[in-house]
Amino acid sequence: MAKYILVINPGSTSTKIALFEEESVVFENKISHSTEEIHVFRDVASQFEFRKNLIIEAVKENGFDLNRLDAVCGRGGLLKPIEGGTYIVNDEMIKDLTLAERGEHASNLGGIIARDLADDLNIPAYIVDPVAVDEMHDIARISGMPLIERPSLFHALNQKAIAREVAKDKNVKYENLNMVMAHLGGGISVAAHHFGRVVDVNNALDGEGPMSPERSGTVPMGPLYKMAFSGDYTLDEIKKMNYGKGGLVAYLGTNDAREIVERIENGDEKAKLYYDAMAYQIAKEIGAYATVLKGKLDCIVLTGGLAHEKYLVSRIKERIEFISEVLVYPGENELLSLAQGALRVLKGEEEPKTY
Ligand SMILES: Nc1ncnc2c1ncn2[C@@H]1O[C@H](COP(=O)(O)OP(=O)(O)OP(=O)(O)O)[C@@H](O)[C@H]1O
Ligand SMILES: CCCC(=O)O
Repeated sequence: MAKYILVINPGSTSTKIALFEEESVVFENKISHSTEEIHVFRDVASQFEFRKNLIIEAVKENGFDLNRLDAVCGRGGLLKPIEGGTYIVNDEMIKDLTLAERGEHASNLGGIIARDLADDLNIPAYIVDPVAVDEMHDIARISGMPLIERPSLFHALNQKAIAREVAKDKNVKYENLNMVMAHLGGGISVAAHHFGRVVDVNNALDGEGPMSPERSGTVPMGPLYKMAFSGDYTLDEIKKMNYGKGGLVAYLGTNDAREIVERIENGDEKAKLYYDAMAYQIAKEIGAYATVLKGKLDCIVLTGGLAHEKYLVSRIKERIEFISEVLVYPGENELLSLAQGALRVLKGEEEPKTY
């Protein structure tokens, strides 16, 4: 019997949902939330009822009876550090997602809403490869400041899904591959995948790694802490310079790569300098992560929305092709990745993990 799975991916400005019959989309909806709608809530967890009701409405509008579902699967959030895989949403997980002690992130709602809908239907709720997936080796955790440990926070859902796809295309097991993968989206994570585990990755959420369309990435620390204590900026203003209004947005006023490339084609030297700088930083980070694998790589993989953009890909490639074969898997399909994670468990191909 075909399995039906409702998947939920809450983002900062939208909630994406899809209904899958096995791996085929029955319907897909992007429910947008205006800033005014979101700003009335004091934190992410208190948006639960609001987003859940919109999801139920959307499912009904598509004429689907929720009672036909086999599982609900949400994008997992800022949980305690856990290894990759599909997890049953249990009480402990709900507690951590609600208290958000590791931080506020829209994806915290994925597990909370999935569990609530699934409980009413008496079916399982799962999350798959949350941003908190942590498979780092110990040496990578050392930052240089004893009070600060490097965490593992990255685009685990897409990185793991693409890693499995690369393995399938190469006809080998993910557990037998060594690769560096760069997820190039609004945020950027560059990771070393070593025999099925992400043993090191830049902290994509918190100012580490290359700049991205919306994030600053690593900046020199001296000027940063002088700025922080100058009294000229609030904490929130500085956070935004790092996350949301950093990177290309800060330099060029847009996070849209297509618009920037058009400007470059029209001779805009400033656009070229900052866009080339982003490519340079990405390539440099990939080079650094190749050393994590001692240069013994099966391939380098570029993925995420920016991997569609040919000028950027060629600027990155020219600096890294000497290291290994470069494969490009443009875009991301987080909704399908969630459905596949739930399906692997429903079909008994993988044991669900317990948080
Ligand atoms: N088809 C495309 N061609 C060129 N550029 C693209 C394409 N699709 C997306 N981009 C660019 O990729 C960047 C990231 O967009 P995307 O929508 O993938 O990010 P996101 O999903 O919001 O972020 P994240 O992947 O960090 O969650 C933007 O600069 C966007 O303009
Ligand atoms: C760190 C991965 C998720 C995000 O960029 O928000």
